[in-house]
Amino acid sequence: MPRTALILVAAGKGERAGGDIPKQYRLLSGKPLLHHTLFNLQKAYNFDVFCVVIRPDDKNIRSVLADLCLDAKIITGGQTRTESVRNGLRALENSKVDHVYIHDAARPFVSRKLLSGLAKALLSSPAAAPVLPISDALKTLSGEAVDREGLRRVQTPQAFHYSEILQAFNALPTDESRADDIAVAQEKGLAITLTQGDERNFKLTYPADFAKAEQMMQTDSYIATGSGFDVHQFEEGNPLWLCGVSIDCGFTLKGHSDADAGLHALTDALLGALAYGDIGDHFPPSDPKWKGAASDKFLLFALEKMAERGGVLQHVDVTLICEKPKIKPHREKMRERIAELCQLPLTRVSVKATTTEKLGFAGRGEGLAAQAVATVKLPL
Ligand SMILES: Nc1ccn([C@@H]2O[C@H](COP(=O)(O)OP(=O)(O)OP(=O)(O)O)[C@@H](O)[C@H]2O)c(=O)n1
Ligand SMILES: C[C@](O)(CO)[C@H](O)COP(=O)(O)O
Repeated sequence: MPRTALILVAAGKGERAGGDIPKQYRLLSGKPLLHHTLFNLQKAYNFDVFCVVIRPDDKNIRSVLADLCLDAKIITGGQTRTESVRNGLRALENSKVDHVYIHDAARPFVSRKLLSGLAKALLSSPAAAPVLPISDALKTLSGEAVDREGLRRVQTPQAFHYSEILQAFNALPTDESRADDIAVAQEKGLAITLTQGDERNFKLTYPADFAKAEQMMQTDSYIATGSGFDVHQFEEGNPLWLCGVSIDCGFTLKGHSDADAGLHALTDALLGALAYGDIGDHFPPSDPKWKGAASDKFLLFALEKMAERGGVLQHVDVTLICEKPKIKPHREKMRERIAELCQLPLTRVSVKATTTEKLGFAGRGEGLAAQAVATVKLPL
């Protein structure tokens, strides 16, 4: 198997797209455009090395990579796309790479099919690029008809045998740029294989492209609602942990971990939305490893699984059912802690409390119950 690298160029200004920030960081479906592109690339192909080429003032790349649990080389780009690609290619010189795929951060809808077409082409060709036919009539600005039969629109990723494309970029005068990477390859005499492009793999260039991409993401995703429920008995001790907050009330909750019923219910709600079992499957009470464990670990595990599936948490709602302790004095702190753990704005985190009118185990003050609902947007 050839050792394969991906260079993602994300060092542009995004001027044609408008807005206050470079387009690669504009939010689509709650995540930066760059996140979606990297997520889809990870899903579509098993690259050995990732290299992301960024602007010198980029402060956000590390959090995007952390969110995706992706280890990538981070390289600074140049004034033109060509210069950015060259910097990426040179950064791979010691990575023992056979093949390299060069992709625009601005094309989030890259697919497995498109990438496997390129991989197949590289078996017999040093360079390959996906193309599409033109369906509109073509005219020059003076109105003369242009024959569209021999013309194609070229997309990225464009894929190459690494040493050959590196030589081609090294041979190009440093102050010159080209529209794409196959143009550089052609100048060096490399044969190009054209593969099947994909209409969905369009480049977000103008403001209206963001509305179109948002709509495509809506139809490519579904909303999952998960619910969770947990009960713990009171016992002697102090403090009591609830929704990630320590309450100094002179009694505590009995359990194998810290017995935080609020976070347990929330963890189960998230796992429910992912249809990924329950907290007991992943953290069995029989395992001494979890004795006294802080329950934020369990919640962070479920959040990580959600991120791996490309999920985006929309909202959580926790209800605590107890006569004691009084929840109201701690409620805002609980919301803040959950918001922090889930990286949600406070307006998307609800914590409520109720009694059971002295009925049942909660009414008798023997313990408390918690239930939670989590709403998650997931790719189809
Ligand atoms: N100096 C540059 C210019 C562009 N790009 C990247 O090349 C891709 C395709 O370029 P384009 O759509 O033209 O992006 P921008 O240059 O950012 O857009 P604009 O020309 O509107 O400013 C983008 O992912 C962009 O970030 C880059 O890495 N370095
Ligand atoms: C590389 C490219 O996406 C291939 O279609 C395109 O040439 C980039 O052009 P831009 O003017 O930098 O957007």
